[in-house]
Amino acid sequence: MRGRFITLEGIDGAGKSSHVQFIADQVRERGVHVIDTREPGGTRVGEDVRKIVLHEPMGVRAEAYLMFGARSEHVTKVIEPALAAGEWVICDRFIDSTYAYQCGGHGLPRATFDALVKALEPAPVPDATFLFDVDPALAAERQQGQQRTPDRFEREKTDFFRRVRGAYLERARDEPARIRVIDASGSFEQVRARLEAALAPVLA
Ligand SMILES: Nc1ncnc2c1ncn2[C@@H]1O[C@H](COP(=O)(O)OP(=O)(O)O)[C@@H](O)[C@H]1O
Ligand SMILES: Cc1cn([C@H]2C[C@H](O)[C@@H](COP(=O)(O)OP(=O)(O)O)O2)c(=O)[nH]c1=O
Repeated sequence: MRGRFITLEGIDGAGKSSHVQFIADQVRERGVHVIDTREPGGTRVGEDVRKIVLHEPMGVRAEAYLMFGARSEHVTKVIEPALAAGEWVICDRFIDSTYAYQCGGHGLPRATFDALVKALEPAPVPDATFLFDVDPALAAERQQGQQRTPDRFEREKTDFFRRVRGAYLERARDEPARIRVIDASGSFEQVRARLEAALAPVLA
């Protein structure tokens, strides 16, 4: 029986990474093997690409090609083999991030994005995507606490994240069966409770 593919999405600081392990544990509790991974990254090549694309200045096309290059390795070497073996995959960011950040944020033409998605085929489509939706100002506040130097994207201004958020919500309107919007404002506990409620039917 093929495994299920769950992705987490949202602007930087939405709080999504804080829930990856929780989701993986919920799946494990049902006796299912699960791996958690992330993009850009997930493989040696992907993690090397991550260092470049998060820190080197470049044009939006190069950004998009690098994200899809890393993704190609990730899908063929990690995600698809795990799903085929019946394991579930929890992935922190996937193709929706490219639409939101490169198209919504940096103006990549939609036709270029669609061509990259096509070139990646056959790629697994997530069975469920949890979009952690939050106001960019609140997300920026949450990032304040973080010690490490912000990457190229985290240094963007609020209007960039407004565009990214808008693109995510557009995706969610286009694919309501796949993308569950989680209101990520409020306390950690409140967000966790909303996630649990949205997760229940996916784990059933
Ligand atoms: N609901 C919340 N309220 C306040 N701070 C939060 C909340 N959720 C996460 N955080 C904190 O915000 C920061 C960003 O969280 P993280 O999960 O890394 O976000 P993302 O992966 O979406 O960028 C972390 O310091 C985390 O502890
Ligand atoms: C997967 C992906 C990520 N990104 C961006 C979103 C994030 O700002 C960054 C990945 O960082 P992120 O996943 O937020 O990791 P961390 O929480 O450790 O910073 O890359 C894209 O622009 N396009 C993509 O296709």
